Amino acid sequence: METYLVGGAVRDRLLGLTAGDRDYVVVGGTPEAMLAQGFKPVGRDFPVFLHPKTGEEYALARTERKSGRGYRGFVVDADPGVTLAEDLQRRDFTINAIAQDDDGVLVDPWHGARDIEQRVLRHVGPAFVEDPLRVLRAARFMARFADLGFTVAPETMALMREIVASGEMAELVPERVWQELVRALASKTPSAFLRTLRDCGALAVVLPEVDALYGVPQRAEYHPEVDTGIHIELVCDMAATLAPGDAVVGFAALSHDLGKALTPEDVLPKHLGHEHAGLAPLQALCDRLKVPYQHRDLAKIACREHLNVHRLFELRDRTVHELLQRCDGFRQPARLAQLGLVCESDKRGRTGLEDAPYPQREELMRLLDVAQSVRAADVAREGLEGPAFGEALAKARIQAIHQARTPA
Ligand SMILES: Nc1ccn([C@@H]2O[C@H](COP(=O)(O)OP(=O)(O)OP(=O)(O)O)[C@@H](O)[C@H]2O)c(=O)n1
Repeated sequence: METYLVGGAVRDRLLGLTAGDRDYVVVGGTPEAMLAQGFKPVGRDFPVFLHPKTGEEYALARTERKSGRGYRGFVVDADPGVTLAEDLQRRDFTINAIAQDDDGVLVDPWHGARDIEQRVLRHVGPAFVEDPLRVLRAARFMARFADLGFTVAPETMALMREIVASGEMAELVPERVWQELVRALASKTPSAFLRTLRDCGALAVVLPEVDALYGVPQRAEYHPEVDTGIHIELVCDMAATLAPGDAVVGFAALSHDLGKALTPEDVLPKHLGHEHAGLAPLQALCDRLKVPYQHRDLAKIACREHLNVHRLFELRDRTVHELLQRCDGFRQPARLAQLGLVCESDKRGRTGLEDAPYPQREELMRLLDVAQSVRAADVAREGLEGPAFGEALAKARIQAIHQARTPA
């Protein structure tokens, strides 16, 4: 019985990165032998076993059959007659189709190690097209490995375009699309995800609201060559820098300007009203991809309020208080902090402004702190109740905000 480490863990090792989940393939084993060693069987249909101590997955000598729309895109069959090479052949990319035995020796029939060295994302074989999710996976790997200089092999890009043209992308279940999007937004370079999807035409299918931003001009003083789509790429990358791994911030960064496609610069100067116009496409996107509440909520607030945060120093005291209330800052200060990160990413994610200071973020949290220090108990002592109490509390908080504000 031989055990091989396979898939992403081998790839990450060869890239010198910390490997995530480890998956193994056991060649020449039997279910009985696995059970005798204490492995726990999982799944009714597949011969997959969990290591008794580490909980890692061990798939018995197997083959992979057509993916259909299975959860992970492919399934395994017990088939002792199938070689490890055949297993690897069904995988998506050469860099993911490498196995490594206990002695560190690679089984690499598709030259994945060479592609890792040359930083090329290349599909393994024609089976690539069996799962349209692989288009999104390609884009996600490009986002994750962008700083290593990966490119998509031209022949792989051609297949990705074929998949998009076949219309199959539209049939992907929303949860799978969201899963890839969220992982891309939590990666170091989300812009590479968007660019790769745009290159093969998939962005218009999975994120048409974002695709619509490309070609929409920005205000000339931002940067004449940066349209709104590219601006969003820059904002997402900045968000990934300021809030690494936080896909809630990432999703709000991605979607805060959707309204700009509906309020073009040449029709309405400065995209007037885009913060409200963006709410409808945002809702459509969230409903379609079944975006979780947490991501949806911050995105909605960021869309509606980002201009107010940018203008924080010019707002009236009462408006600042209302802003804190509308963002539910009093109950959820952590979310207000995330809003500050999205707004800072928006401001700094414009070419040439990467180092621009953004004092609004700190001021926002400071004013929340000040307003929160006005204790309801102090106001209650005055014997007020109901709306009168609410008004008195708001007044006391606005007063506190007034005294604490940094002059514009
Ligand atoms: N649609 C898919 C999904 C997965 N795989 C294969 O299954 C392995 C494990 O998949 P997964 O855990 O989703 O991805 P990883 O490659 O491990 O990447 P990550 O480190 O991001 O989890 C991949 O390496 C790949 O060989 C595939 O060929 N096609």
